[in-house]
Amino acid sequence: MTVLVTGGAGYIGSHTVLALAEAGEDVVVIDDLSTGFSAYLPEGVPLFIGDAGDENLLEGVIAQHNIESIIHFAGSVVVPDSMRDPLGYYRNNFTTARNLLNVAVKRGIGRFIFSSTAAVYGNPDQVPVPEHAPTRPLSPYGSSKLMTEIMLHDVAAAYGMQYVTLRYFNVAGADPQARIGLATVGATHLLKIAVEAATGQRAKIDVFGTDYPTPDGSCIRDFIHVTDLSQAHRSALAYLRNGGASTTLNCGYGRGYSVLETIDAVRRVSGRSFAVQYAPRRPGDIMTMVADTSRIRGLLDWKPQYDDLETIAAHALAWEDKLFHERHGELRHAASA
Ligand SMILES: NC(=O)c1ccc[n+]([C@@H]2O[C@H](COP(=O)([O-])OP(=O)(O)OC[C@H]3O[C@@H](n4cnc5c(N)ncnc54)[C@H](O)[C@@H]3O)[C@@H](O)[C@H]2O)c1
Ligand SMILES: O=c1ccn([C@@H]2O[C@H](COP(=O)(O)OP(=O)(O)O[C@H]3O[C@H](CO)[C@@H](O)[C@H](O)[C@H]3O)[C@@H](O)[C@H]2O)c(=O)[nH]1
Repeated sequence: MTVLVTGGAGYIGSHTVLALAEAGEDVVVIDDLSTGFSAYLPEGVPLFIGDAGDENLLEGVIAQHNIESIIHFAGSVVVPDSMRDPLGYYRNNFTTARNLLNVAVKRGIGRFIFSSTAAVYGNPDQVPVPEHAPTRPLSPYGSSKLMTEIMLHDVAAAYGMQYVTLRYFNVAGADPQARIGLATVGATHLLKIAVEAATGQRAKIDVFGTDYPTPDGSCIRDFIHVTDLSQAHRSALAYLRNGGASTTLNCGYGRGYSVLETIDAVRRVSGRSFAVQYAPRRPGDIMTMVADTSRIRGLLDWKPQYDDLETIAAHALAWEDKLFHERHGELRHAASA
């Protein structure tokens, strides 16, 4: 009984693969390494380098391994990029999932966990936002995820598949032991940029929009620690194995912090100061996004351990320090070779 993880060499995927492997699960990964890193997979986890929408590759992997469930992380993830390249986002998020589901149905794989996003809601009428809120994505990224959610629902109804769609809110932090973390070069996530500033890799951080009708004028987000999120995937898998009905679940803590509060948390835990510059609003940004978490807490056996902004910031910082020294060392090494 093996779990196929697509995008398992990426940020959230690698933390989930680690959680699964530590729990004694058999895991295989398909990843094209477009933004992932093979070095972040635990020893002994087979990696097939290729496209998660390549049906021949999928057939080959399934023929070699006894796959019972699929966790589908592979995709393109940057909201502003999706505004510039919508067709690329519809291909890599929607078409890839369509091909993967096609093979899953043909091979009778009956359990599927899908990485969706709070971006499907757009600007919510109600905060915290429940799963039944209207879906009005503001970006092709959000639309491509919503289209995939709808397809998964239809496929499950037609072929008897069980699924859990997880709508992640803002994923942040790193493995508490700093074994893995977010390593994408040019990442756009707020906490990543703040810890890059705190480690001296950036001269400043821009705050995109300080004129929103929020208490301090900046946007508000619900940050979830990546290790807690990885455990939510294990819990979702257990739920499906126990015969749980297909469902869609918000993944957050249900508490919002403003962009300015988040930057302050990084300043506090790092004890380092860095320049903060007020900048215009970023197109496509949602103002306030906080999860109603009652459904996930009610349905899954999931107990978050790192529900604290300073802990998230501290883990992100410890990982960034390690990554910076590794990369810096590599550069020095290359220069002297
Ligand atoms: N990071 C967040 O805050 C966040 C929030 C909501 C949803 N998500 C979703 O979670 C999933 C994982 O995101 P992440 O933050 O870990 O990003 P990531 O870029 O680190 O991970 C994506 C992984 O998928 C791989 N990949 C991309 N396209 C592929 C393809 N066609 N075939 C095979 N591999 C492919 C990449 O190489 C990478 O390893 C994505 O589906 C993303 O949309 C992320
Ligand atoms: O240098 C920066 C970077 C970000 N922000 C702001 O910080 C907030 C959060 O931005 P970011 O970290 O880029 O995340 P989101 O745009 O909220 O999107 C994330 O969260 C979504 C779910 O809510 C996921 O779907 C996306 O993949 C993921 O990137 C927004 O108001 C940004 O304008 C800044 O002010 N300065």
